[in-house]
Amino acid sequence: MKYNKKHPAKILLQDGTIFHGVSIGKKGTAGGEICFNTGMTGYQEIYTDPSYFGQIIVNTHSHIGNYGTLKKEQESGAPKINGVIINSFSADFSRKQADTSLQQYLEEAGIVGVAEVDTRKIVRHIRDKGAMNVIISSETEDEATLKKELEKVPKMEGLELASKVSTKEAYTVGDEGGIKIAALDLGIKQNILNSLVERGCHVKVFPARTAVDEIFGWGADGYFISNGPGDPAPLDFAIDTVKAILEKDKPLFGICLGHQVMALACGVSTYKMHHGHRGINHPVKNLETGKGEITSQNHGFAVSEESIKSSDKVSVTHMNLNDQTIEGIKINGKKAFSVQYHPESSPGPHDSRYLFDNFIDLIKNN
Ligand SMILES: NC(=O)CC[C@H](N)C(=O)O
Repeated sequence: MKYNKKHPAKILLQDGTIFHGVSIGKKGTAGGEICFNTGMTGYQEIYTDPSYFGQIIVNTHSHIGNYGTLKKEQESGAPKINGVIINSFSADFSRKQADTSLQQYLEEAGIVGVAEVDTRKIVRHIRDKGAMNVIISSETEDEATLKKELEKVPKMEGLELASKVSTKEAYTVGDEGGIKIAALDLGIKQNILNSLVERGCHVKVFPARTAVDEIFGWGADGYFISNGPGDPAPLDFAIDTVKAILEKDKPLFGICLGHQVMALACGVSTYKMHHGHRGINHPVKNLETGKGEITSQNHGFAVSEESIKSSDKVSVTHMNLNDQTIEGIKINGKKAFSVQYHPESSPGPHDSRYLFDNFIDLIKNN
């Protein structure tokens, strides 16, 4: 279980660039789309967010692991990432409440990692060249072998991953008698459920491919479409569910992947971003109130500005102040709205939690 600083590890990017580091977590080989998160805290929440399924995370904060891990800070049952790249890794932790070290946690979860990497250089590289696949290994340094493994990693564009992380069986949270929310699980984060339950909701979480009639059969007061991994475009089953909910004109709220699916259901397209938004300090403007929010974000796809301009079904409600991309929409004439960012945060600031209150108000006024 001891952290062996001496064991070398290698990183091979799709464009042939190589970085060297040392092995952390499990010894092995792992591939996925490389992406970076700029949050200074919240590594455990990031690793367990199902939206990162199939990706290799670079934590840009230089020091990771120093506060260990704590079971109750999981956003799902276990880490969902394929691997991790870190600068200065701490196998020791100083938080009294922590259950275990990050080294033990990653090892037990079977997550391969590389530390002592110049993460600033990697981030600049991705920022210049854009999102790409990567293979990381503490098993072999042989380039031909790594290249072969890298070729097996699927391209993120067009990839349907939501059904892979969705619950197999429907389940409920919150007290019976509360506001009934039917949530379509495309990779839902625990703090979304907590945010609804804290507001008096009784939530039934449905597997991604549940037939819409079965969902309607539960008789919910409001509907929710969750965050999740992969490309939203191939999610026909979820797009059809949203269309049916909109037809019945029920209160509907979507977050991140759910937001993208809602846009697609209204005929607005999505696209793969250059390298995405992942961090906990992204500024967003609420165009209806004029107020700014500092938000938690994790997405590599976005709703197309061009496509929305020619739509009479959808209006933009929130805009990113860094790059003017679309951060929130409402469906014209319906009780439906969604945001690209994460109002439940975890990790991140609480500026956007009002959106859960807005959803509850929408249901109460219905
Ligand atoms: N957090 C999410 O729901 C991410 C949505 C989608 N997988 C994206 O990368 O854009």
